[in-house]
Amino acid sequence: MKTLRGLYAITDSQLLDGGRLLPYVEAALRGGAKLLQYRDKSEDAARRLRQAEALRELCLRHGAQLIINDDAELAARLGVGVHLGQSDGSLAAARALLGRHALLGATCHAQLELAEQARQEGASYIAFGRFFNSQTKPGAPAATLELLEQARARFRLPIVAIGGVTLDSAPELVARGASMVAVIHALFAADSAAEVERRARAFSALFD
Ligand SMILES: Cc1ncc(COP(=O)(O)OP(=O)(O)O)c(N)n1
Ligand SMILES: Cc1nc(C(=O)O)sc1CCOP(=O)(O)O
Ligand SMILES: [Mg+2]
Repeated sequence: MKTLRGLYAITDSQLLDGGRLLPYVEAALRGGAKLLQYRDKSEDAARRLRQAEALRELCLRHGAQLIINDDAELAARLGVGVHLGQSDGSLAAARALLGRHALLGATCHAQLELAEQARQEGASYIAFGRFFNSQTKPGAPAATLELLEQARARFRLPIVAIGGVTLDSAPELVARGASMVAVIHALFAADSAAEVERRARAFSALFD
């Protein structure tokens, strides 16, 4: 299995509308993103399947891994990973459905106990956040840099830091133990694919 370390890009259906999804994601992958999460809260199952298939192809071409947000069944259908939050269903059931090699991510907010439970249920990585003000998800519970250090000391699993991460704030997260930074706005709220690629390269360089 590939090491989980580096930039974790997450899509957003509002930021990436109007035909920008594929070119912007490809730019992030060219810039070195290692994981890509397809996060689309719409009920349009046909569109979700079509877009996720296209993203799987892009990830394959660029040596990245695709994760589906919330939907273990879609992940199983595509043979990719899944990220589950606290109200998105059982991690253990997703592990049973997807098999032992699939990537399985878990939202742990700011609670080490949730991370311990996720570890026991077979998570591949544990995600903490939000660390900073997030334009994408302003209401998410807040996590601290101290919590990140405690998690690093306690768990051997890769740790993902999420929530308002920018090129300015990411170095501190990496210094305190984040294996990956998960980013939406500071990566994809850009005027061009070239700018997304530049930002992705800068995030990726933090892990060299
Ligand atoms: C890497 C990563 N970490 C946390 C989340 C948040 O998941 P969740 O709490 O289920 O919230 P939604 O993303 O579903 O709104 C995530 N998606 N990815
Ligand atoms: C999807 C999500 N989950 C979070 C959590 O804290 O669990 S914060 C968040 C949004 C991340 O987007 P941005 O990089 O634009 O802040
Ligand atoms: Mg969720």
